[in-house]
Amino acid sequence: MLPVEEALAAVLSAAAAASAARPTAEAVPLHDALGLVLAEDVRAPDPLPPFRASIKDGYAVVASDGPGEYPVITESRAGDDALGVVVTPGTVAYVTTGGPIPDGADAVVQVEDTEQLAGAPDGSKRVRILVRPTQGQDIRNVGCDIEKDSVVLKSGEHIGPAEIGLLATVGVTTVKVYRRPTIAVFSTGDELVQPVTASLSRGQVIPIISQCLRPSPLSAFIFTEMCTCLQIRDSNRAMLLAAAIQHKCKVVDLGIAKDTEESLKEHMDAALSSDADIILTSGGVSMGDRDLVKPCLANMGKIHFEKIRMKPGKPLTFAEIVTKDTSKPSKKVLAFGLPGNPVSCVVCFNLFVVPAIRSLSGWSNPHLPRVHARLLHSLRGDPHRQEFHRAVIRWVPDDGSGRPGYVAESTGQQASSRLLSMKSANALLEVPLVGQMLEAGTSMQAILISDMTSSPFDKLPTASNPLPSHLFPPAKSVSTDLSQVPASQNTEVKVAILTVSDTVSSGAGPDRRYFIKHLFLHDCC
Ligand SMILES: Nc1nc2c(c(=O)[nH]1)N[C@H]1C(S)=C(S)[C@@H](COP(=O)(O)OP(=O)(O)OC[C@H]3O[C@@H](n4cnc5c(N)ncnc54)[C@H](O)[C@@H]3O)O[C@H]1N2
Ligand code: MOO
Repeated sequence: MLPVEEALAAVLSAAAAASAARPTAEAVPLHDALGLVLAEDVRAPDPLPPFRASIKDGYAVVASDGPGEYPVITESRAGDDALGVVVTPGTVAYVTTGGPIPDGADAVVQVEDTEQLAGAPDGSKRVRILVRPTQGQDIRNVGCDIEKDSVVLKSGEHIGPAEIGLLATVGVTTVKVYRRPTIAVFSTGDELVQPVTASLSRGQVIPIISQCLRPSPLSAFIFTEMCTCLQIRDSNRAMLLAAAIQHKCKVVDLGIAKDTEESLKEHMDAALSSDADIILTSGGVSMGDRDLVKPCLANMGKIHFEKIRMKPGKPLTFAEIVTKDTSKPSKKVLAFGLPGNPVSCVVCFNLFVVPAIRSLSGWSNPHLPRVHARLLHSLRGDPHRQEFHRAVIRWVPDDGSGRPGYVAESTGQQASSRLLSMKSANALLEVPLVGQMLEAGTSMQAILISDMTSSPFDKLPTASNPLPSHLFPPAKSVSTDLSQVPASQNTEVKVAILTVSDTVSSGAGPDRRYFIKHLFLHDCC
């Protein structure tokens, strides 16, 4: 059995070789770029702000004039409002935040430091300046936020909402990004049926004899009944497709293969002709006589490993297939024979497939992030295989050490068939190979597998739901107002985004709706 680190190193080295042999970049519209990796440097074609702009609502003045009463010779709100007007000594101009500073002015005095005077009969306005401004006060000079021709984003950088905003600011609407891998997925198993199957076939009832787990002299054997043709709804495929989409991959759904050489080969060929970069199968990689995925992969390519010293996920198989279709350039396809047990399947996806996806998608560091977390309860460490214990971790004001930190709570019974143990899990605890109990409060590494905002346990302690007292003395102060916490995290929120700006509507300033929109998309509105 291969240690986990060696298996991951083999996957990453094959992924690097596969990346080198495929086209790396593609162009996508700005609104599709969120979560991808930039494949070219992006420069600003013009400075920001493109004109001297006011930081405050107030009056553009000649600083050396000082306090006193002045005529307001123009009003500069947006665009070309005050174009051609020069503020000469002894005059001022009304300006709004972001509005251009008329030529001649070298400071802005905010309205709070002025007094509006009664207007003259001819409609002209006057204002009293109450303070002595310093030169340059409350003015953003041309290019002070972004210099013309400067590189605002570098190739290799991840595109989040702020980067989307920057791209919009510099006028990039088609973005060159690292190509997202295509992932073909199929399940294997004669017992599998589509999730839409309403009632599972129970077949014929037959008597069988099975040996007791703990035989006593009186009950060495028990008689029981079992149904033939038992069916299972295929959960792995839906789960893997969803996970691949979450990691920004294109997906190809190839259904369910039977446990026969022919069916497996047929599905594998379909995956290769779908132009997949990665093939994911689940099931059929263990030791049973119908576990035919490994021989199928061995016939089609090169197996790198087929057993890992980990729990769950021991029989994970990883192979590389070089395509042979003479009508297309040949390419290296990564093939993962994931174990059929649903938890083993998704744990292996996180630990091995996600880094491979990241490597193919241009991430310079494809590894999953880790933090340290303290156990909220005791846990037994496996003596033989590195265990990845599903857990919910959260940040608390005192993790038991007297300082803020992460604490970890198990998702319960950890059978690799029990997908409920994966529900809500945001971390995999790397339980040390000790073969004995690890006490509550023990600190260990936790691999983060999702964000930490959606946990049902992620609520503040209350009188009826206190944090365990042995770990947590009463928190000194908790500033969040519970009445402000939304009742349900699942409520769909519709958000309307409207830019209100004369500068933007006149075309003189960048519209940052994209940036705001992507902030909300992040939170699934
Ligand atoms: N003699 C040995 N037997 C087993 C070993 C071993 O080392 N020696 N390893 C065990 C471990 S660990 C695992 S994990 C499983 C993996 O088995 P397979 O990958 O061959 O998976 P299957 O046998 O096809 O299925 C296992 C289990 O999962 C259910 N399953 C399969 N596919 C799906 C699906 N798409 N959706 C939902 N459920 C699925 C299947 O019905 C089985 O119950 O092997 C152990 N055995
Ligand atoms: O690896 Mo298996 O996943 O231990 O059940």
